[in-house]
Amino acid sequence: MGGSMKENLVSCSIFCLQVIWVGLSLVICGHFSELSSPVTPILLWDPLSPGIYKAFMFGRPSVFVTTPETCKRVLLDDDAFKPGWPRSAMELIGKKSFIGISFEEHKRLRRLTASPVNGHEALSVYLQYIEENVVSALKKWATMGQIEFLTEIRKVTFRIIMYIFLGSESEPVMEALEREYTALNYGVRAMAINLPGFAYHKALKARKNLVAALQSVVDQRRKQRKGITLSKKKDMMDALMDVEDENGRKLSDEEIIDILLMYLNAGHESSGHIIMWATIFLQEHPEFLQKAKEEQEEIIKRRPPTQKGLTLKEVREMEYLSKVIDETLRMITFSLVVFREAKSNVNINGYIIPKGWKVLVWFRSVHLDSEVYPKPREFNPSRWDNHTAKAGTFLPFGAGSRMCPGNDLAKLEIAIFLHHFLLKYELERVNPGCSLMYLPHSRPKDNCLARIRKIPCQETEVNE
Ligand code: HEM
Repeated sequence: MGGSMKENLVSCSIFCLQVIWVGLSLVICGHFSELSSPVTPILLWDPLSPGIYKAFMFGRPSVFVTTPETCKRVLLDDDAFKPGWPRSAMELIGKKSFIGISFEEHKRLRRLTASPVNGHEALSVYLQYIEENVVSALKKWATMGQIEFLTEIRKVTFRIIMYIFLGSESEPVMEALEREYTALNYGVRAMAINLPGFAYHKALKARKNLVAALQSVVDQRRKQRKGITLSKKKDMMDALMDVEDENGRKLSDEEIIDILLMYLNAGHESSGHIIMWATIFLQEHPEFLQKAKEEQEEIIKRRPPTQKGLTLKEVREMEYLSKVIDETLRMITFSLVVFREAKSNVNINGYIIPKGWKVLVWFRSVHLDSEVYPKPREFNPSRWDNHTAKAGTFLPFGAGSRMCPGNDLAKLEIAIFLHHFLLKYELERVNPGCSLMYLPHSRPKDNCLARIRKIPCQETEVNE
């Protein structure tokens, strides 16, 4: 009974999404990049076997997988599946980004680019920079009156990812670039209507501007490197310029730019949204906020008086905060779906997914499954007290060879922000009941218009 209700809910939400998508696709089929494929009968939705649904999307028959087992199966099987993003999204993210290159090329470039943002040593390098930026942003916001919290926090996460990948840029340049990314992201999940006024059209323009900006950074760096032996520490740009394949071929500007464009995007939107949601959830639940705050105060009390700022060890000791972060990641499921394509006919749960079909891995239904997470729509960090997530049931960062390489960095940024927020500040939303937007990502319509206030009379003084 519970199972069939759940199936109905999933079918229903897929159906609604499809009605919107298919309806619009038909109206603008000339502009929807993949509707040029042979006309296939449009099937609105069709449950095939538990957790597998068939639909017609992006001009192709598509399959949704919605259970931990089926999602895990698709994500872990690189022999059977490859990335399958709609062509319109690929135009925006980049044909030479990770979603457009060959399996081998992906493996090589992923190894090169993921190591600088993973592991103890790499994260220790960035901790201080992240903390300084968080502390100064909170101080500034507290003097600013009403702010769009999401817009502001995105600027901070963007500055951090720019620093990691490119060294720093001036504030106005960074703000301009971040605005272009906002437009780009609206387009990635919008209908591909390339007409003035439509999100996709604006996103194509934003991509052009971003490519031009990154091209000038590449040009400048190539000039700087000419004839100079680098004594300064190599950043990601240097690493991408130096890397060679087994035949000694270096990356072209186009390849470097698409990889940077993808990383700078993936590396700030997501953490910005999750920081906003974790702050909102805590502020809405005083009991959880109090518990999280006490843990942070304990950390400060234990700290030697000479120590300034957080250490990685302290961040790793934030047990309760880590549950708050996991619960936010679960509730929000920032990447609600990722796209794959069947490389050959694949049998899943007795159903054959034919070669060439799109497969949509629907994380959201996994995270809101009441059999795995009782009362799934309630924010409750304590649910993680005795819960060990079984394989496939917790996928905020995906799984397999394409699992998010920035997961540790993202969690570090979120923890550092919440640490300083909890110790000294509070959030007062202007429209607490504001309705939500779901595309491109879940957020309050007003971008969380709020005041950040400094709490008076703090017992615990933090050395900054
Ligand atoms: C809360 C924050 C984040 C969330 C929820 C998140 C989520 C995800 C998910 C679900 C994927 C898997 C996509 C797939 O399977 O096709 C992914 C991939 C990726 N993420 Fe993140 N991410 C976050 C933060 C970051 C950060 C900080 C970075 C930058 C360092 C980053 C860079 C990437 C890249 C480059 C990929 C593509 C990986 C590949 O195809 O091999 N992400 N992310």
